Parts: sequence; structure tokens; C-alpha cells
Amino acid sequence: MTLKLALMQIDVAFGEPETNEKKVKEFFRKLDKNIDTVVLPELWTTGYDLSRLEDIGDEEGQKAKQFLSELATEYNVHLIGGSIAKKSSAGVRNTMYVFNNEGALLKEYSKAHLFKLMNEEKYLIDDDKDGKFELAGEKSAGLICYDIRFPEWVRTQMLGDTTVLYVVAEWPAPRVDHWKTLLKARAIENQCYVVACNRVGADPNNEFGGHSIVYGPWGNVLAEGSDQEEIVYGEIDTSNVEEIRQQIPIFQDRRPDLYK
Ligand SMILES: NC(=O)CCC(=O)C(=O)O
Repeated sequence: MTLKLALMQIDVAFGEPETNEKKVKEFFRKLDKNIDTVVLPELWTTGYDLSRLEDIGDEEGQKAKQFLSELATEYNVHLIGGSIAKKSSAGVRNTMYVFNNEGALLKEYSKAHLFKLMNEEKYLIDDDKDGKFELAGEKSAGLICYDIRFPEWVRTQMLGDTTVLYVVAEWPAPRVDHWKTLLKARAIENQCYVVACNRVGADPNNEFGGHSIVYGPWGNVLAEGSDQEEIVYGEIDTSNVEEIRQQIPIFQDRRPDLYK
């Protein structure tokens, strides 16, 4: 399966959901024709304005779901909707929504690993559900930023022939080298495509690194963004994954009996 991708590497206005919705709409107007799948970054509505999430978070994600579903339908694209701050009676979660090109919600995933360096554990609650879904006939998974530092969690998503891993992030500039290295390792060790969208710009506490990136299953870079706002375009063809997994049969050679 070939997929034409567009990673919307935007700057996120701190705590201003309406400004950010306008920005996303503006980016969609600039989108190339014949794109299959669009990816947005982490917490793209609010940014890391965590202390105000009770006010600016999205009740049950209703607003974001409607907004994303309409965009997916209007532009006839599958949409990895980054993540947003979803409020519920349990607390606020960092939640990704995935829509198909008919505007149907395919998946809701909430960040499993909270990042203490950016105070997530003070304002957010984690979740324990998997990130797996099927998009455009392709077994896929979606994870959020810090989640990629946990190869055992990523592996769980890749078991069962998952071929594409989508990652959405607000990853700070000083650790862009970690971002690229970790994503490359996840691609190589899982023999999968990794499609990762990071924001750019700054908030009061961090400068963000961009470098949204697409890796192939050999760890080869297929597309990479700069550190500026842009749409990063890439294309993947998943037809080689099975052959690579036969050549070096990592999934068959696993010894889960040892990994305790
Ligand atoms: N938003 C995040 O989860 C950031 C993770 C991060 O910066 C890291 O180094 O890990």
C-alpha cells in the first residue's frame, strides 16, 4: 500500500485553541492535492498550558472530534489528529483521535507515559489502552511523544503485523537528537514505517524542535522537516515490510520467555 503523507509541523499558540484551529484550517487550505493521510502534532489546541486545562481543555473531546471529522471529510484525507487535552470526570487526558477520509472516528488513544520534566503528571492522567487501529487497509498504531522512550510499549503496539507507527509530539529542540535516534531505533527494531510529527516554535518554558520525520523499516529517512513551520510531505510503500521481516525474522526470533 502506498500512502502520501502530510505532516503539519505548526507552531502552537499557548493556551489559545481558537487561534490554533484557525492555523490548522489555514494549513489545510495549503495542502497539496492527492494526499492520503495528514498528521498533526501533540496538544495542538492548547499547547502545554497545563495549569489552565480545566478552562481550555475539551469536554470529552467533543469539539476536536467534530473539527477533525469535518476536515477529514472536506479534504478527503485520513487524519491522525495529533492530540488534545480531553476533559472527563476522571481528569484530563492527552488524547489522540484518528479519523478516516469519510470522517469516521477509528481510534481514541491517550498517552500512557506522562512526562514529568514538563509537569504532565501534575495536570494529566495516563491511560493503559493500546494505540492500534487499521487505516487505509494498513495495520497501524499511534503513540504520543514521550511514549517512544519505552520500547516495550512500542513493541506491544507492533505485535500482530503492525506496519506503520504514527507519533505525534511536542518535543523540545535541545533533545531533537534523541527524537530522531529513538524514532529511527523504533523503525529498525520493529521493521516498520515511522511517521512522526513534531511542533515548532516556543512556549514560556520550552523551544520545540520540529524535524518531523518519516523513517522506513531499514531506518532510512524518507522525509524530514526543518525547525520552521511547514508541511512535511512524504510517501511510504508498505509492500516491502513482509520481505524485510522474512529476511531478518525478528518477530519470529523473539524470546518473550526471557523478557521478564
Ligand atoms: N511532550 C513530551 O512528551 C516530550 C518528551 C520529551 O521531550 C522527551 O525528551 O522524552
